[in-house]
Amino acid sequence: MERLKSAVPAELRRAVSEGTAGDLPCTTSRLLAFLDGLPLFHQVIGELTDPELALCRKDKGRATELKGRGNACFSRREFEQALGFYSQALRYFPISSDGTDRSMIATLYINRASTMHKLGLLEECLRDCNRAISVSPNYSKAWYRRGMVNASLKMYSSAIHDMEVALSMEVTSSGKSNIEQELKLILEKHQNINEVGTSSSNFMDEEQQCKVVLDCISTPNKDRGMTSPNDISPASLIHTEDPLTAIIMKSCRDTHCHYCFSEAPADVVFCTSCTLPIYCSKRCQEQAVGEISWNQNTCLEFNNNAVDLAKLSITSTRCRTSNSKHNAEHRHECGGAHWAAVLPADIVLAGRVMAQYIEKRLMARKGSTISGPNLDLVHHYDQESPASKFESHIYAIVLLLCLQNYYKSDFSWTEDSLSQLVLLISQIKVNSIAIVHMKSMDGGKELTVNKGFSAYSDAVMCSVEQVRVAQAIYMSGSFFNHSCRPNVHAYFYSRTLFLRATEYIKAGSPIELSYGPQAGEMDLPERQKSLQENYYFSCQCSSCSVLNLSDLVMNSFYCPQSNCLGAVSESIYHRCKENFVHVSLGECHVCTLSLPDISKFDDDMVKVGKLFFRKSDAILNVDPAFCMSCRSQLDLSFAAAMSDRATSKINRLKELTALDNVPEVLIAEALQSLEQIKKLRHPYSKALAQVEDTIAEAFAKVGDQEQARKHCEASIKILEKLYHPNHIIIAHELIKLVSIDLSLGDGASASAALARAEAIFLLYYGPDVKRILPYVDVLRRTVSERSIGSC
Ligand SMILES: C[S@@+](CC[C@H](N)C(=O)[O-])C[C@H]1O[C@@H](n2cnc3c(N)ncnc32)[C@H](O)[C@@H]1O
Repeated sequence: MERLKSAVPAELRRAVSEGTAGDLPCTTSRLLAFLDGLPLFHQVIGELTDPELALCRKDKGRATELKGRGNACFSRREFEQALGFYSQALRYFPISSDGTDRSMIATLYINRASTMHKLGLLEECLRDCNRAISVSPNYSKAWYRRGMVNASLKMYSSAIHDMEVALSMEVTSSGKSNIEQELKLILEKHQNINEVGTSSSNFMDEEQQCKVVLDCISTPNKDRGMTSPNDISPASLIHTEDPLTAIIMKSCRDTHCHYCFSEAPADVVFCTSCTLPIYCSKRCQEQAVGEISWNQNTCLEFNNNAVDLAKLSITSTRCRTSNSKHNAEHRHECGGAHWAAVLPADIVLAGRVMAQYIEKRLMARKGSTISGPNLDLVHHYDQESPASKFESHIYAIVLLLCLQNYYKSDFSWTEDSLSQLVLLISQIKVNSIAIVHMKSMDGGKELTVNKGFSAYSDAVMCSVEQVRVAQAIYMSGSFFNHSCRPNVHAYFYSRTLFLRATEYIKAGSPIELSYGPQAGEMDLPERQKSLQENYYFSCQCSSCSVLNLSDLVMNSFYCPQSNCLGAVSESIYHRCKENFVHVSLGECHVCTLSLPDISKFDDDMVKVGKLFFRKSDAILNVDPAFCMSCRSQLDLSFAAAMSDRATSKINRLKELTALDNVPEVLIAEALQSLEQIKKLRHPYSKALAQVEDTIAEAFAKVGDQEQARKHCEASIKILEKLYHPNHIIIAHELIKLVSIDLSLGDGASASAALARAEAIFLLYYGPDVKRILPYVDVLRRTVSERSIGSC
């Protein structure tokens, strides 16, 4: 793509880069005319769309080699590695429409099933056996393996049935005698033990009904925004929505399902036509590629419940259906071409929106000339940088030709389509939402309630990791504006967006979420910069219009005068007569804040910024490096350098703690660094909270729970200054404290901290806390067991 960009002559590049949205018909057609005459451009399109050149094409030779490597690992009892090789072999194995390779596919499923059986992955093993039987119903080994796993699952009737079928199909005498022996053992067990059902891990979806009425209204300075004609109580679910379309993050491609974005299980299934996506189940696979059409001639004879599974494995190379009810996102990108793997996520999202639009029109027989989807979403094309405008042009042209390559004569476009596509890319930039999953949600309780260093104790330290798994467009979700102090919380289950009120919202008030920058998380200049760069607006939410403690202290330094709690900042604060405070950073004016209601601000705020609140000082400048309370001066660059040096040692400790390798000498060093940072950074600074938290985790890992508790509590105290008391970040930190208290056998403190954390989680997740943060339930059970135990 870079070569393509540099081939564009300077004059044309300038016209494209400096044009406005109104110029798009002209700039897109000029660029298209130039590229069309450029052999390099046709070469690029060819490389992106030709299945023979695709990086993600199927490859029988490679699949066979991977199978061999899997077999070698299996015979050496290296089951984890064998599992990986068999999965890769399934990924690369081409599936022919005439079903000639059925036995190889069935063998691969059974080899993987046997490996998973060895690893104790019973449900996964059972699913692969079903797949193998549906592909090759006369395959004795598949029935045998299913019989064995059913026996492990204590499903003895099914196990006996499977073994009997295996026996009837087995041709070798040694094979027969092996099956007979196993069958005998299963029959004995069946007589002795009552049969139990499978341990279904399926979560029954709670019926979630949003009863809140929402209105999209026009606002004075934010375009449209959301509100409600009724009061909304805290913790109410106000909105749920599935995305128009979504795309997995590159970093999650090999670990998460490309449809529901959950962490993929061991028996992952693959796209039938290319090697790119992976799915956690047949259901997700079908949602992503549409119902797979298959050649009736390849129909095999098998029992009813195998029919669905067979559809999965036997397919024509083109997985196209015209009557799919849902939007099959991956379908048009499939068939061996790999543009979807190479182009940036925003561009692939635009391609998916376009494809959806094209297919709807084709189905409605509205003619094949397509302009564009023209979504009712804002864009800021005119404010984008010249480089971004130029890039959007190039990508729009490339994308349109990739789509043309798939739809062929079904789809013709005009120059208007290109302008629409450039605007669509612009809309996606400011309206797409990152789908974030909690690691615990995908990986189960074990991943979240991490066992500490077993060499030291059975210490447990709970921590949650947020994983950004995908990027998506939610049509109604896009109408919610941003606030750095939001009153709703957004979270995701699978690909569904949930919005819940975290506080009481009065009828008619704006309902706003956070686009990322939040008060307490970033300071004022950082938030303003991020929102301006990514969303093209200057924020004037409550946190960005009134002077507040969090912004004053979060990145500040400590006043050199002992006993003074004033903050020393890198910004200039200029208070004018009208009680406004102008904030600048370097040469740049950041924003203007009003003084808070003097009767309401707390003691800390006065101590930090005493000068601002002195009535007599109507006009005043607090310069960088001067204390906001007593005007003492600090050598800011020296303090920053010292603080950075100390922080880098703490970061090293953090890395090693994550790797479960905590040398005690590093903790001692970290404690020295903490003392240095305490002398430099303001006592309520974010850096200090992070240092306390890192040291708490390290102590918990080495089993010194007393020290872990001390530092965890110190971290919470600072967070309470930076965020409001019901902020979710405090709940996550409290959960760490609960696990430390439990390790110390202090059930009463654990119970109090857990109650506080649960009250906060309830505001953010309501009853969904059970499925989003399953470890909270685990902790609750442990806390109540300990409380009963100590009675
Ligand atoms: C996802 S859209 C939100 C809905 C949008 N207001 C509309 O009319 O469709 C994001 C855009 O809304 C505007 N916006 C969102 N929050 C804002 C805020 N706090 N202040 C000013 N503009 C805001 C900005 O133009 C931003 O790029």
